[in-house]
Amino acid sequence: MITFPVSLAAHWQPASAYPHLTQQQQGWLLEAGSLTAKLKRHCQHFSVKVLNEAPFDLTKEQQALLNTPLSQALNREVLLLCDDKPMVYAQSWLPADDTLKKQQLLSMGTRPLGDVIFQDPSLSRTEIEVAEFNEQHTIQTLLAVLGKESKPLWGRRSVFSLSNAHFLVAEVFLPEAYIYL
Ligand SMILES: C=C(O[C@@H]1C=C(C(=O)O)C=C[C@H]1O)C(=O)O
Repeated sequence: MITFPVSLAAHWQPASAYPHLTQQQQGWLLEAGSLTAKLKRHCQHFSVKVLNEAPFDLTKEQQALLNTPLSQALNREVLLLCDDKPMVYAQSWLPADDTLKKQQLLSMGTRPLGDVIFQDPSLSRTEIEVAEFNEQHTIQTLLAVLGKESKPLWGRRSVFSLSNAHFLVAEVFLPEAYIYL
């Protein structure tokens, strides 16, 4: 049984807090470009499965994290699949901002956010934060739904900015992801 949105509450830290990351882990966790594009380079067929998309009210903490006065946002949860294998669970908080509406980011469906936002030269992102999700974390309920054994998972998040619109993207690497190879 899974409840959306899946909580990604974790001890998010800069990657410098993990001095022993392998090259492979750094390569995926700290990819500054589009994760979509990186995954596409590793597989024949890339796809997005939308798990849940729902409006929600941002808490004061979430507004501060997003550096936005807006209170309404869309919570978008997807799986990114390579050759039909789930590689990444992604959760994005998209405030109901005109810039994001104009960029169609609030109605992407199965188009990956990365295919749109990285086309915009004004795009910037905050320093990527990293977290570990142990076998007791709520995210493991997603593994059960996917028929996967629980295992410790790596995640990353950052806040993107397009002009003056800010949105958070968090990604958790699922057991078959290349980061664990
Ligand atoms: C931000 C990107 O977009 C990807 C696609 C997402 C989506 O469609 O919801 C969410 C997270 C990302 O992994 C990216 O490609 O880096």
